[in-house]
Amino acid sequence: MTDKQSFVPKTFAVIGAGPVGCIVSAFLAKGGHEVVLCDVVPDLLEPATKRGIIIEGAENMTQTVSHTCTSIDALPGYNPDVIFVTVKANALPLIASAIEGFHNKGLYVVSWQNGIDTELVLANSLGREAVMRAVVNYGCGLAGPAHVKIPFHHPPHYIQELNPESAGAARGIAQALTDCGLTTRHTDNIIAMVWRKGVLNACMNPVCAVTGLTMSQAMNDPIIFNIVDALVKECVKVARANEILLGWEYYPNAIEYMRNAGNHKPSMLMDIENGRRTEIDYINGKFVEYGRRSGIETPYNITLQSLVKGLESRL
Ligand SMILES: NC(=O)C1=CN([C@@H]2O[C@H](COP(=O)(O)OP(=O)(O)OC[C@H]3O[C@@H](n4cnc5c(N)ncnc54)[C@H](OP(=O)(O)O)[C@@H]3O)[C@@H](O)[C@H]2O)C=CC1
Ligand SMILES: CC(C)(CO)C(=O)C(=O)O
Repeated sequence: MTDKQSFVPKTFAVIGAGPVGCIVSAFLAKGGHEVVLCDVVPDLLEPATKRGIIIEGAENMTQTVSHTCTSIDALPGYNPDVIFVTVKANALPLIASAIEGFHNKGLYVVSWQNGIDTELVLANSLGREAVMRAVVNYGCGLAGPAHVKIPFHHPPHYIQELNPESAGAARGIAQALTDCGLTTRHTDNIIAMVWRKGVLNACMNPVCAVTGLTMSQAMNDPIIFNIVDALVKECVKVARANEILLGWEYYPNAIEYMRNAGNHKPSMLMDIENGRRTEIDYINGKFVEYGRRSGIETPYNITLQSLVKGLESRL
């Protein structure tokens, strides 16, 4: 491996031109990096190299990227130093095996996603040395192709390598993102951070997906709030039983975060509205799985997972 303490990535690939991928792409390109944005839906990509990606809300910019492509198989042609994976977690096994087709030593792959254990799916195919896990702290949605609304942005974002050998590379990626305005910190505690975000997703995403409510509507409805509250408590129990340290102040902070998210539609609600499968198995499904392993009952998570699966069965 090269000297990873001085890893300075220059060329980035971003897989997924949804709102999350568009934001990373636009920031990296604004910072002067070569960026290739990849999505299976050509219409989503069209404006990215011409008009530019528009971001509006907590951040505001219009920024073109260097290239786009509609297949992961085309990515080696751009020789990326780092690939950001910004697709829904349920697409990961396919993505991992597509990257495996051309992956070589020194190419890093970042799971810039929600969900518990997403990094392990990538590492199963690519090896732990290549994979980084991130926690993303913004909320966003597409207003149109390459047109993103970002109602809230709470930097920093966090990143950590899976193999300590790659710590320098993870620091280099964090620095590149920070220099572009997407402030990202290297951490030694990513699993706890993933779970902290995972609890918020387990509460908001399925509840809003099932009810059609935005985050603030759900939090302000006393009946729905009771379900959210029970979910937070159940998820915290599962985390504790699995020795994941969420922190002393976790419960009030989580409630405050959800209350302050405004009229954001969580990504799972957008999936249901757009007739797409969701990442429920990597969110509530993981609390059910880890609950079973540690003898904690998870009736709220099981119910929400089943209801979302019921909605998916109509697709
Ligand atoms: N939206 C939000 O506010 C936030 C989302 N996140 C997380 O970030 C991740 C991405 O979210 P988001 O941007 O909303 O996701 P989207 O589903 O909106 O965007 C992902 C895009 O990737 C495409 N895609 C799927 N498979 C492939 C493939 N094999 N090759 C190329 N493109 C592919 C999808 O196409 P298709 O739809 O046809 O499958 C879709 O256009 C998720 O894990 C989400 O939970 C994190 C923080 C906030
Ligand atoms: C709801 C939110 C913004 C954070 O909980 C999110 O991560 C999502 O929409 O998937």
